[in-house]
Amino acid sequence: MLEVSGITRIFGGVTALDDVSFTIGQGSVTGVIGPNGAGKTTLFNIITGIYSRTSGSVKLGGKDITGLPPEQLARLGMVRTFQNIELFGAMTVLENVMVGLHTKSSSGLLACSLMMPWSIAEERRIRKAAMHWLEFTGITGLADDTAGNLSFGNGRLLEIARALAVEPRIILMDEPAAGLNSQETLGLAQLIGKIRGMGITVVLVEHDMELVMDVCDRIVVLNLGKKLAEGTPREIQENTEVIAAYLGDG
Ligand SMILES: Nc1ncnc2c1ncn2[C@@H]1O[C@H](COP(=O)(O)OP(=O)(O)OP(=O)(O)O)[C@@H](O)[C@H]1O
Repeated sequence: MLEVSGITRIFGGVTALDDVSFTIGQGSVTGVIGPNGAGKTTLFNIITGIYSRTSGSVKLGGKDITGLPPEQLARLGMVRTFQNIELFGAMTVLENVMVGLHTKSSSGLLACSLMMPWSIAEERRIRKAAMHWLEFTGITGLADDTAGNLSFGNGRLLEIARALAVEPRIILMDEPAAGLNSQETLGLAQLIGKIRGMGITVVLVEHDMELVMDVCDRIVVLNLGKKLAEGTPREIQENTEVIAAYLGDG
């Protein structure tokens, strides 16, 4: 469902990505791993329309999406989360999810905030949908808390809830376990399983190898901007080149 073909990105004199190609199957969980500076975040930024590529293409469900901006990608069913959590800190947890839903609603944010009669039912529907995603990610009890006061782990869950509210076909997560304690990481693994259970394709850049090996069906390994290997967790763990370049470090 996601086809990355020959992606190259040169920043000044630095080749961050060099002819990287792989395909991701519908409903699968894929990990993108590799040492610092391998090009993982650059790859995510190109797929999700934040950076342009020097050459190559990206297709989603057979449609060429190369270079489309994030809002358009969200409408096509692709969302992402960031390494540094990006939330509306002054809003409540519930409002953070509702904002994402308002962008899809027919009434729009202005009509809803003015409490126009036709928008009241819509507002109720959006509130209910947002509560569903808080429940799905296990943070219903925090609905009325200010997002800026959340712990790092709960902030991450909120970011995932907000992305899921768009009802994506594919979600890309950039280092979702970074900054989480081991209990929170276990919870994240379960949540990724639940997301996959809904038929949503998951792609994650991640350094936590236990999590990657646990949740991924397939792994793509990048090193110095090139694809070094691709395969099942077991194949990757046994690949001598991968061990030498990355896994061997500890
Ligand atoms: N905006 C930029 N301008 C110039 N060089 C960049 C830019 N973004 C990334 N690079 C370079 O591209 C290479 C790949 O970086 P990237 O952040 O994609 O690696 P990464 O695999 O995500 O690393 P990490 O695991 O540390 O997050 C690095 O050499 C980096 O310095």
